[in-house]
Amino acid sequence: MNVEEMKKAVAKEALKFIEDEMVVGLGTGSTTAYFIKYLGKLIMDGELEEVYGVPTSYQARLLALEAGVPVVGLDEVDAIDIAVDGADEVDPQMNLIKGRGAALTMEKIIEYRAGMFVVLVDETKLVEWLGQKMPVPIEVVPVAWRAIAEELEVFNATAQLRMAEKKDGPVVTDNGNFILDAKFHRIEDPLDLEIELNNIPGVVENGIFADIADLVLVGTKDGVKRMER
Ligand SMILES: O=C[C@H](O)[C@H](O)[C@H](O)COP(=O)(O)O
Repeated sequence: MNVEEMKKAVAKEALKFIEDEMVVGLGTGSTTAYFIKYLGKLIMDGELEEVYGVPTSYQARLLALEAGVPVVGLDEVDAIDIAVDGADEVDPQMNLIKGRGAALTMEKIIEYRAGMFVVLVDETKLVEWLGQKMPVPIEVVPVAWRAIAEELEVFNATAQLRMAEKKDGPVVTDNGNFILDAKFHRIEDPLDLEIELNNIPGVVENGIFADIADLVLVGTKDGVKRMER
């Protein structure tokens, strides 16, 4: 199995948790894109009824509309039964780094509220400690980016303003903010760092998702494996 096949395998496995009349948080990224596509097919074929998706980004919204998943906003639902999303790193305690796609704020808002949060990754995302491979994306109010980047030096982190690829200048998030990618040496206490980063004025949200995942489906060469609490 190559990485793309692993992503498809975990996306299919996640469908087993979706039942009629569920409100489903729809994550962002290439792995969740498969899940949204497969979910739409089940809905269109009539195998799932009265299922609604709450998108975590414009990307998820567009994919859901294209696939035939009825979309509703967070402020239109009483509760989210389950959320399904990818991740950039997963440590052995199921703490995550997310936000490569700059959607971390809406992802955290929705996944924090979900009755169950299912994470979909291929085995390349597994790390011994958070920060091993990836920086922590931090969404910041635009005018504060430089002050926050300097303040992150206190945490021994080096932060870079994320630049856009098909637009001049910085990446602007779905919420109109900038992203700092902060490289930490080694994150010893993810929950503590998550809280501390959010205490910096001007930080909207950060990409550490500590203690929030209920189940991680890992695509491996030998099939889908599960990490759970
Ligand atoms: O902002 C983006 C998200 O946190 C994604 O869920 C994460 O980057 C994983 O994306 P992918 O499944 O494409 O690796």
